[in-house]
Order: sequence, then C-alpha cells, then structure tokens
Amino acid sequence: MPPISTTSHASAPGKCILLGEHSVVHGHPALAVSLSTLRITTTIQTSSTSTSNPTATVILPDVCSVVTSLPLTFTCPLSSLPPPSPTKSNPHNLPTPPAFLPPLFLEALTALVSKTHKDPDDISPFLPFLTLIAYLHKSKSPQSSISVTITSAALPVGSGLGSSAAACVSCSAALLKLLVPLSTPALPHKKLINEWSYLAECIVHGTPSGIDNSVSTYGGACSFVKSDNPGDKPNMFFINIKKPLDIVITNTQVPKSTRKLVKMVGEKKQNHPNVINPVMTSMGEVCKSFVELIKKEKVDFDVVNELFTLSHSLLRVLGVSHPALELVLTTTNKYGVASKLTGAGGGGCAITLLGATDNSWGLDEATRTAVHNKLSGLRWNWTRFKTFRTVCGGEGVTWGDGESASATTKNGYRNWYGATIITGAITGFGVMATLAFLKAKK
Ligand SMILES: Nc1ncnc2c1ncn2[C@@H]1O[C@H](COP(=O)(O)OP(=O)(O)O)[C@@H](O)[C@H]1O
Ligand SMILES: C[C@@](O)(CCOP(=O)(O)O)CC(=O)O
Repeated sequence: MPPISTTSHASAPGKCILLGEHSVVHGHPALAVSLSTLRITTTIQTSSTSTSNPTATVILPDVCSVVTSLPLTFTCPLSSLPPPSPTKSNPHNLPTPPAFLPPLFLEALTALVSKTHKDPDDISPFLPFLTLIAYLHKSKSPQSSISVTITSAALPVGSGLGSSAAACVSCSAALLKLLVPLSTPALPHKKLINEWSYLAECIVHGTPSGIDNSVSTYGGACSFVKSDNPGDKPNMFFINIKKPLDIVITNTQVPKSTRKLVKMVGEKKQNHPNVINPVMTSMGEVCKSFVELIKKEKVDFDVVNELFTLSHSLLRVLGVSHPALELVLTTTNKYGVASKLTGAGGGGCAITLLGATDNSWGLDEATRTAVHNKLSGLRWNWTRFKTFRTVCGGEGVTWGDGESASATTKNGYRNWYGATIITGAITGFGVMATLAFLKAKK
C-alpha cells in the first residue's frame, strides 16, 4: 500500500512587550503587541504505511548544537515517546491540555533525547515540540510517522521578541490543524492553540506569565494580568490603539536567558519584598497610564517618553538592564526620544517609540529616519546592532505559511477589531493573488 501523506503549516508572530515585563510574571499588568512581520513557521509532514515502524522527527534549522554547531535534529521511534497523561476533549472533540505536565513524563523525554544528544543545552530545545507531538499526534495517530520542522524567517532566536512562544504557538497550531478540516483557525481553535502553547512554553521557561503566547496567538495589542492562582485564566483584553504605533527595535545581539533572568528577579523579590513589591506595583501603574494614553486620538509624546524612561529605570532596579541596552537609551535621548528594554533584558532588544505611523504625534519623519540610522550604526563588543522599523500589531497565528499575514502588516495596518486600513487596491490584489496561489498549491 502506498504511504498516505499529509502536510500541515502554521505560522505565528513574535511579540514586543511595550511595558510591564517581569512585573507581569508577579501579577501586575503588562502591554504587548504582536510583530506580525517577524514570524516562525512550523511545517509538519505525516505519513502512514501499514508495514514500517512510525518515527517522530524534529528539525530545528535555527537552533544550533552547542557541541557541533550544526542545526539540531532528533529522530526516534514514535512508540518510544513517553505515554502522555490522559487529556479531556473540548466541545469540538479536540484534546485540551492537562493542567500541568507530570514530572515523570519530562524526565522520560529528557532520557530519550539524551541517548543521542549529550549536552543539556542540546536536549532542552526538543522537549516542548516532542511533548506536543506525544499529546497531539501520537495519541491520535500512533501508526503515522511525523516530521516537524520549525523555521524562523526573520524573528531572532532568544532576543526578547518572543521566539520561544512563536515556535510553541506555530507548532501547536500545525498539530491541531491535522485534526481540524478548516483553512482558518476559529476562536475556539485559537483558545486551544494558546493553551497548548502555554504548556509548551512552561517547558522552555519554567514560570512564564503567558503574555507571549497569548499575543502571538491572537495578534493585535494585548493588555494582560496573570491570575494570582496558578492554573486560573489570566485577565486579558485587546486594546484598540487609536493610531498605529511606529517603533524601532534594536537587537543588541547580546545573548540572554529568559529562564535565568526571571529566576533572578523572583529571588530578588523574595529576598527584598518591601523594596521589590513597590517597584513592581509602579511598573504596573506605568503600564496602566500608557494604555489610557494610547487609546486617545492625539497622544502627548512627552508623557510617552516619561513613561518609557520610568519603566526602564524600574527595570534597572530589578537588575535586568545591560550596558548595550544603556547605549541605545543614551543614543536616542540625544534626539529627544526615550527607549527601554523589551522582553527579559540582560541583552536582547530595546524599543524606541517614534510616534504614530501617520505622523499625527511623535517625531517628525526626518528625525525618525535619523534615529533609526544612528541605532543601526551602533556596536557592542564589535558586534553591530540589528534594527527593525515596524508597525505594532497585526495578525496572530495562521494556518498556512504566514506570507499573507506578514504582507498585510507590511503593506498597511490591520487594527484588531475589524477596522481595517489597507493601503489601496494594489495591496488587496496582491494579498488575494497570494491566497489564490496558496490555494492552488494545496
Ligand atoms: N526558531 C526556533 N526553533 C526552535 N526553538 C526555538 C526557536 N526560537 C526559539 N526557540 C526556543 O526558545 C528559546 C529562546 O527563548 P527565549 O530566551 O525566551 O527567547 P525569546 O525572547 O526570543 O523568546 C531557544 O533557546 C529555543 O529553545
Ligand atoms: C520577562 C518576561 O516578562 C518576558 C520575557 O520575554 P522574552 O522571553 O525575553 O521574549 C517573562 C514572561 O512574561 O513570562
């Protein structure tokens, strides 16, 4: 019998935390936006034959082995993946994730990967994706081989722009796509994608707030407060930013570990609660003031700059800045504009808010270009900074390779509550042609 093959694609965007990183882990409000042009795509191929032993393969072209410097790949018999704990089904008969992963499951998975990969840093990148395969594929199709490839077109790995969440969201989405005969994920599917990707993110980070996977799943601008009770749903609402925001992201290319930084801040909070709790409360207040500000038609740019400066100063107190990030701040301050770190800090990226994309508030266009050029020329330890000028928001997770989601944001701006401002019929025609092409390709 010839093999029966299926292919599934999904793509998910990175994110940028405008305000409230770290304090969000401890229950204070934060605001994040999707970065729809910076996406990670998961491609899945399955094939079933009645004769051969099915296998599970994970290919990570963007994550290199610390031992060989080659991209990480892993293959094992599908049957050797540890048995997942029982899951419940939602009303659409799709599996819902368990409240937590049994430690024995993760131990068995780690032991399995360690048969071929000796360094712990080469083992951990596979664990979230193998977990998702065990829960969402093996339990449904134990006779079918599966190959999962995770690729990032432009989203840098480990720089504070949510690559781990985008990878988990796109992988969860591509696996769920195999179980759903639809071309676009509806709201209940997005809810499930978000829940499964949070479970996978917990494997990468330990105690993530959940803001990264939420904004990568739903897109747009998300105000987020984690629940005090572990396991309870976060308080999350999407914000209608009146005027799309024009930002420059500067990647200092200094490596950092979110897991270590979050742990360090948690310990600081535990050791000095009377000092750190008020700092975090202030960070939440800065975020709340900013949310009120950007809902307005005309934003006071001086207040934006004050809030960004306050937020970064508070993050400094938590100990998560870095001299390379400080260089970004002093550089943009000379142009009268504030910057702040985004994500976990300790290196990674800084953001500079230039104003509204229609120039109704913020810097004038010439100064925006000058700031961007200046940042592009900076270096830290001889490594040149990488910059992206982009519009905040746009499409979240999609089934397909994400080309049209990215194109929509590049060519116009899609506000997340249906008010769509697309730059002209040429773009519309381009998107339709892309969709028609993709459909024909299927
Ligand atoms: N393209 C990718 N493919 C596979 N795993 C990825 C990819 N991008 C990120 N990851 C995972 O996420 C980790 C980085 O997470 P983190 O430090 O939080 O960075 P970020 O701030 O970009 O989310 C990587 O070490 C890897 O395990
Ligand atoms: C520091 C934190 O607030 C954001 C981390 O973002 P990133 O992993 O650096 O992209 C942690 C979290 O929210 O889980």
